[in-house]
Amino acid sequence: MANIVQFENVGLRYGTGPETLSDVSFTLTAGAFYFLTGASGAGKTSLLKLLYLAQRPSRGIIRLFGEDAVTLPRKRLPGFRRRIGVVFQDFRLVPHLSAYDNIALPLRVAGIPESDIEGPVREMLAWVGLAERANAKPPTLSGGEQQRIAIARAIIARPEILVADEPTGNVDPDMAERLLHLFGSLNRLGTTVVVATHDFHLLNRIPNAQMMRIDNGRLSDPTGSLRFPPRAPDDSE
Ligand SMILES: Nc1ncnc2c1ncn2[C@@H]1O[C@H](COP(=O)(O)OP(=O)(O)OP(=O)(O)O)[C@@H](O)[C@H]1O
Repeated sequence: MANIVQFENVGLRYGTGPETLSDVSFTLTAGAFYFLTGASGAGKTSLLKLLYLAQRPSRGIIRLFGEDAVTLPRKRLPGFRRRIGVVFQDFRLVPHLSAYDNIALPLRVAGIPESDIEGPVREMLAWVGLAERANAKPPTLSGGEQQRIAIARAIIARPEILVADEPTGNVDPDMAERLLHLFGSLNRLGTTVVVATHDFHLLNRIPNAQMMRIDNGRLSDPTGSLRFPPRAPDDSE
């Protein structure tokens, strides 16, 4: 399997402050499932922002889909970003749009004709168990329901990578299990999944998940599998 993400000695500094991330090096294999753990303030969200191209590193190399993402021309950014679905910590749903229209947003932005949008949106609503709430606006939905709309929106355009920042932070344990089950199903369909979480109970729910741990802006890789991922026999890279 190919390397879909590669970080080499990446550092991130906000303004003139100290480095928030230092010497971060790892490789993600296409189709794998990763948990990113670490204490509050350790740098999880910052690392994810680099991954979904919302932030440029202060130093180091980031390769995404086999290309240098740091020097990527600005006009190619939207195309790259479309290949990465993001579930934000605070959902970021558009409050005055219905659940249906929130989920449809990425397809509309990509210029997909309206006639090709309804089928996939209805399918996503059913997949996250919210077919009956298509017309509801986010403020009238529970935290878990909003989270599922955010997940549906993140994956409707079939991204190659799904990044989720504390997706279970606002839901009860049953809902956390259900959300993780959705991520597991998506991963089995071939999507590379990266989930940042504080919730250690979740870590053994995905049997083959790999662990990334961040402490004070430094990534630890106890098994070495991030730096030297196992290669499949047919791996030609
Ligand atoms: N835009 C910013 N400007 C300046 N400092 C920032 C910015 N974003 C994050 N930081 C700082 O970087 C450090 C890491 O923050 P980050 O949000 O990446 O941690 P985290 O591990 O995701 O924390 P949490 O689990 O609480 O979400 C913190 O000290 C934070 O204050």
